[in-house]
Amino acid sequence: MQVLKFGGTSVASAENIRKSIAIAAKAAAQSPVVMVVSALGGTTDVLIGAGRAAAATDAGYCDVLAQLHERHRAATQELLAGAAQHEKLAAITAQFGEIQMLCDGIFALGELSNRTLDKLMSYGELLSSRLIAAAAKAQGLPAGWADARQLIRTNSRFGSAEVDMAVTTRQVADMKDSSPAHIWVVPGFIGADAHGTTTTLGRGGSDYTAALLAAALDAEVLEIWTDVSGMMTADPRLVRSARPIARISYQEAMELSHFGAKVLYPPTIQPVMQRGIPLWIKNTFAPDDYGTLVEVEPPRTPAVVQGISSIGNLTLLNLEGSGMIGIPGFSKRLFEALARERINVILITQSSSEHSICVGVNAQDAAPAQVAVDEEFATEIAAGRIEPLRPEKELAIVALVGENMKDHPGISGKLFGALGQNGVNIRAIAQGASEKNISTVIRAADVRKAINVLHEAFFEATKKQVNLFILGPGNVGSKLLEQLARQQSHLLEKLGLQVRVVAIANSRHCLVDESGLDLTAWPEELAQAPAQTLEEFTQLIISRNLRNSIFVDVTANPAAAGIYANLLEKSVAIVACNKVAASSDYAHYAQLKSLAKEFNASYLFETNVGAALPVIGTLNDLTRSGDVVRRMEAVLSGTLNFVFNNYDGHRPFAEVVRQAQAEGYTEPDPRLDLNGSDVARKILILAREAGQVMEMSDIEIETFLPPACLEGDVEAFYTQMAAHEAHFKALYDAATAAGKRLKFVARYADGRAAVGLQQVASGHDLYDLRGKDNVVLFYTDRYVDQPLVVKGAGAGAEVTASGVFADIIRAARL
Ligand SMILES: NC(=O)C1=CN([C@@H]2O[C@H](COP(=O)(O)OP(=O)(O)OC[C@H]3O[C@@H](n4cnc5c(N)ncnc54)[C@H](O)[C@@H]3O)[C@@H](O)[C@H]2O)C=CC1
Ligand SMILES: N[C@@H](CC=O)C(=O)O
Repeated sequence: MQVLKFGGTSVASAENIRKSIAIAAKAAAQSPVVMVVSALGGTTDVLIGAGRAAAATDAGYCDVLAQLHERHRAATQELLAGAAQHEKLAAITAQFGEIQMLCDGIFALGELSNRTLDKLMSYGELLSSRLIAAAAKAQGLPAGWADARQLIRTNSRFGSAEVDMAVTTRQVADMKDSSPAHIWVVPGFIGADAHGTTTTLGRGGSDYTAALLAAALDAEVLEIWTDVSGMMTADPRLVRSARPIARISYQEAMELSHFGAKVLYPPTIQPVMQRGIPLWIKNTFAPDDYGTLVEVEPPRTPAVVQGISSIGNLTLLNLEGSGMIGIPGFSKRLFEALARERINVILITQSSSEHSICVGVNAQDAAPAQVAVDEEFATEIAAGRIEPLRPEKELAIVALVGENMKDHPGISGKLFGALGQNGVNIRAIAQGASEKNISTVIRAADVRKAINVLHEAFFEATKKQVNLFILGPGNVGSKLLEQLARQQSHLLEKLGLQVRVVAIANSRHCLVDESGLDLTAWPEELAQAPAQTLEEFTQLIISRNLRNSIFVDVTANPAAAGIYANLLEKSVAIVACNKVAASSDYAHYAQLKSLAKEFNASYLFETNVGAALPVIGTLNDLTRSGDVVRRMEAVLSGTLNFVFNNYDGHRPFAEVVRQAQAEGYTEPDPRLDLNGSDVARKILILAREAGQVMEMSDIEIETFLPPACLEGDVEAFYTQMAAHEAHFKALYDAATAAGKRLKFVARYADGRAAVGLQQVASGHDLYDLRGKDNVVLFYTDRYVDQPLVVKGAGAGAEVTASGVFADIIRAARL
């Protein structure tokens, strides 16, 4: 004997019903089949809606019922022909007549009791099961219909009746003996009490009906046919990469279904588990898929965690007070008070200090729970020994489930680490001693992110999704986007990183696509995209709340640097080639560093000094390993090095500067390069990274520009440089006459730093520096006579973009 249950989607239309019958017929070739069916998908909700409308004296229920009638007629006309069709249509019309009368009664009374609602809802399964039995017979199958109300005996708790298993088993045995059918079609969800009054088993109860019948018949197998290919590692609506679990134990299936894996109604497992009947979850629309086999002892696999589930709509109730410590009976009174109100406790935690007990309940139970508990402890509250109950709302449980978690260290560590790195705050934790389930209570708004992060951590060791928000696709930014587009498959294959650019914004427009922007079409799309302020962009990043989010600042904008703190506090990593933040006042720089630590988010700005050269990384390696930087000598301006390497007194100085700008070496405002302030902020950043508390005002800047060049705008700057050509020629000639080269040098020693133009003699480390190169000489306790040297291209959009790219990868792999 086999029991096959077909859910609402599996019988939602004539076509689906045919598929379900075909599956049952195939099974029946092996042994007799009990086919438990739900109502045609959506029918129960329609019936409830009609009943509630009638109770609210809204006559709209008549139209709703007429539409439902029509749906059943249409399915009948497709499934049956000739006399069978006429007979069934007449029967359906008669049943809709009964439903109409019932609703008219509800309308007249203006009241809908649970008992009447059960009666009303039962029509859904009665209609579908009779139709399916008739359709199976019409196909020549040896099918018969059996009334679940004569099989499933319950008490009279309408709405979620409890089953009398002994009577049910007897009734099922009688029916089995008396029925000649090889395929019985039975309505799910419904039963009857001792007076024969119709009851229901709770939403999802058709699964339960099937499990009860399987247990009563001691069936070989219970198959739950649904619209997904088994129980998944996570809710596929939340996690795209969720996959079916092939084999799982009853305990694990129970935990997962209890915690939200809606593919199985939780009470279903108990009856079959008691008899060791295998339970198979299969997909009606992909019957060849393996599905999930729930059994006593599935084969052991290396998977420690089998699935991740969640339940939302949770409120935590915290009972707290010094009066609880060491006094027995508080928990008992708390749970009794909740039980009196029939409030189901979903999760319990108690601190070992016994100072507080925390329970999780359904949000709708929170208000009555609060009243009940505050009443129970009224005396202690009045005496100040206990605080009034404190509800915390808008929470959810996310749970890891797996029998192998037992005795397997490191699972909780990995769970907390993964959530912590993504700024998901854990409000409470519960883990039973059985270690089959580790439950965390988090903000409901974090559920999607948390489940995805955990799915990646436990099921996708080979893939991590990273979400980028890029501000300022100018010279550097657009090169970065090109590089990202080119390297996407490399990142996935070699580093297991699925890098998605979720948003690109400039000062005018913002382009967003949570599933990842097309990195070839973005320039045209951005031009058409809506406007957005920086504040809105910040809110976008925060509100999307995506896992592994990185804000990439490729602007030179001070306001952009102003949003880092806000983002770090939400565990969004920052990668910046914008130097404003790291060279702003020390307090701000230090705050960002400490926020990054506190919220486990990277704040990376390697390109702030020497573009993609490993300058800050090298310095960090030196200091982290205990070395002390005593002195630094450096050429840190690609622009100035290029200018002094290319200026020879023949081509005007201003023209060479224009070329540096055209080649993408200068700042968006080239005056910052020429007046020395870009170099000053770089040496400031290096001094800070070396451990020095310094401000910009501590750096001596010796400018070589005539003051007139710094008055007015950028065009005036170029005009003035042209007008002062003789000044630049004189600088050049003096150096050449001395057999030296001009270098704009940054020096740091003993907590003091200065930048300025120098004539550098041949043989000096800074002398032979080509093109737009930078060089940094580190003199430390370990590098005393000969410095540690970092040298190479120090400006240019392509190399800078590659440095930003490298920082993105560092942040992603944290
Ligand atoms: N060019 C180079 O060699 C290097 C550049 N950098 C840094 O890279 C950054 C970018 O430089 P470039 O790409 O050359 O500049 P750019 O001027 O070409 O690009 C900057 C982009 O930022 C956008 N932007 C400005 N303010 C904005 C705001 N408030 N909101 C949104 N977008 C805004 C602009 O629309 C533009 O698209 C600068 O901070 C520079 O210091 C760092 C190392 C080397
Ligand atoms: N404008 C800068 C670019 C890198 O920071 C330079 O010229 O070095």
